[in-house]
Amino acid sequence: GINERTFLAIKPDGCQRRLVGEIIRRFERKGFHLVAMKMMQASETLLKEHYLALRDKPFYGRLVKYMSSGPVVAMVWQGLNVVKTARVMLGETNPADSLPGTIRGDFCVDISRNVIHGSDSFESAQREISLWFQPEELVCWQGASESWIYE
Ligand SMILES: Nc1ncnc2c1ncn2[C@@H]1O[C@H](COP(=O)(O)OP(=O)(O)OP(=O)(O)O)[C@@H](O)[C@H]1O
Repeated sequence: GINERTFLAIKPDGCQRRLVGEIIRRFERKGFHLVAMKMMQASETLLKEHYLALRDKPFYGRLVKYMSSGPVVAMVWQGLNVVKTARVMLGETNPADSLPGTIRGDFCVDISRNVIHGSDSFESAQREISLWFQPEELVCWQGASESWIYE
């Protein structure tokens, strides 16, 4: 939709490698609106809930441990078709399948150190935003003045 929102999180490897500015820059230049952001140490409780759908995977325990091993930058971005477009900008889950020009295609090689998370559907985005943020942490971006993006 026109003003849909997605949840992105720069993972501990992305933060450690100083990729935060580069990643924000890509989404800003694309034309999306940053409506919430915080650097935080995510708890295992939060991460287990976040990755609930993967709880039967053999890498689940390692994934949760890794994601809680250092700070992450949690963000909400808003704009036209942002859920799908952000996934395209991220690349594939496995960096080896990610084209150059995507974040994972440009900045990583290892599936368990793939720099960034992005919601995979509108429903996941809504679930993840409410899991990671309080409603009052999101600013209200007024989509009515869409024209300034392209000036
Ligand atoms: N085979 C694997 N081995 C190790 N880690 C994996 C593997 N598959 C997935 N992961 C990790 O689990 C995360 C979530 O996996 P999922 O299948 O939901 O992929 P995704 O939706 O592309 O990733 P994300 O949710 O981080 O955007 C991946 O980003 C990756 O870090």
